[in-house]
Amino acid sequence: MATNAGDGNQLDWRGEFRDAAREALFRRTMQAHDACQLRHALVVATGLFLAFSLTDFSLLGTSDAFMVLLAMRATVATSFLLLALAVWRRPSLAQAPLSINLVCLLAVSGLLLTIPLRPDGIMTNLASIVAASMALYLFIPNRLPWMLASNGYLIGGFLVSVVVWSPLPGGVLVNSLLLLGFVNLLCWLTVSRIHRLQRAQFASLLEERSVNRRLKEEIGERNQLEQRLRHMARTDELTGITNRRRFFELAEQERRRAHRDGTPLSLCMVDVDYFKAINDVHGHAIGDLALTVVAARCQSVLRESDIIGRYGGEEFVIALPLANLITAREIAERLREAVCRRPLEVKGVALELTVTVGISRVDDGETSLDPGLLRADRALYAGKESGRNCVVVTPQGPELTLLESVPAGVTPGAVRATASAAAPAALPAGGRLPGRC
Ligand SMILES: Nc1nc2c(ncn2[C@@H]2O[C@H](COP(=O)(O)OP(=O)(O)OP(=O)(O)O)[C@@H](O)[C@H]2O)c(=O)[nH]1
Repeated sequence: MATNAGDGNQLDWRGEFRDAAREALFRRTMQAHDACQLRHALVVATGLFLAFSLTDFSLLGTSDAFMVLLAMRATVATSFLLLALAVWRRPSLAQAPLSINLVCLLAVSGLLLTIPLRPDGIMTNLASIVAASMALYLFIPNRLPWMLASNGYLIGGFLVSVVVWSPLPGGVLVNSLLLLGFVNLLCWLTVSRIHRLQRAQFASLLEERSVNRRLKEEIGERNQLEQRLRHMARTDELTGITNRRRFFELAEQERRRAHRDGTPLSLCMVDVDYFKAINDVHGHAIGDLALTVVAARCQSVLRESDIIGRYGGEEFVIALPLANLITAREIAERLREAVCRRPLEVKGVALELTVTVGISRVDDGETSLDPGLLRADRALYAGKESGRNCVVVTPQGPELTLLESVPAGVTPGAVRATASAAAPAALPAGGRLPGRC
């Protein structure tokens, strides 16, 4: 007879898992519980066994029979206590059939010994056998076949003792056997039911754990995916820097902060020079590599608080919080130099990389980045017009005078100041001064 106590958790006639590994896991899980139950049962049984020596004495006095029974009770009680102690030290003994069943055998034999030695009536004997039978089923954590064996020995021993030492009328004997049979059947069914319920509970616990584990894994995977998606939504796939959308989010925050605190915020538009030629001559893959290198070199000269993003194509945009035009121009010049300082060596070709940078400052009264970007873009255009590989500033307000007073020689030949953002054509008539690396 096999029953199913849940998904794939087949039980055998003993109420144990058919799957040996699962049964072993169940027993390991139950070990502490079984050890505790066995210790308590042994201590209670010790007390009871010893307490009955009082009735032995009242029935037998200090006769030889009393002494034999006293020795038997002392032996059984000692074996109980020794086993309880051993289980306390080593809980795994609570599931070792040998130690438990040896002690049960001793206790049952002791109990059977009372039948010939005490002049009890059949009812007293029967009551003690029934109580012992129930205890063997319900209080000793044992496996079902061992429970059946112990009880078989108990009933058989009772039958032999009664027949040999205190013959009973046939009806009473049959009645006693029927009662014992009924008690055994009832206890067997009860134990079987308990075993099945415990295992069904254990199976659902395992199921719950595995569902929880799967759920945790799924949550972990989803979190990773979410992080990846968030990263992808913010990052330019090719260069690894912030993409245009994220740049605008971050730069807009900086614009609001600058407006609130009355601090400067400058913008740079950076464009790779003659990039189409790189693509055309060396192919798109090398063009992509060149963009990645330019982005990395630009980033290498910026502070952590600066924001660089890919504006599109071969154009980058930078927001420089707390930088006025003079500082922005210095940073841009460092950036320009960092890009062109050494050629990009690829497939035996040395690729000269240069950028042109247009700079503007966000005005206090401006409520978006667009006007500033437009001015930076115009400055960039002016730089392209004047020969590329240079930094062009769109001076505004009080910095106009200051910038004009700083000679171009500060950053030799590379830095320009346009007279007006709206009129890049109005560059100083001196013409372009090529940037140097
Ligand atoms: N390899 C590569 N090329 C790109 C990418 N995005 C845009 N481009 C190319 O970049 C080139 C830009 O060319 P132009 O706008 O003419 O600019 P330029 O050649 O750099 O000339 P100037 O800016 O005037 O110096 C075009 O050929 C685009 O196809 C990209 O992600 N990878």
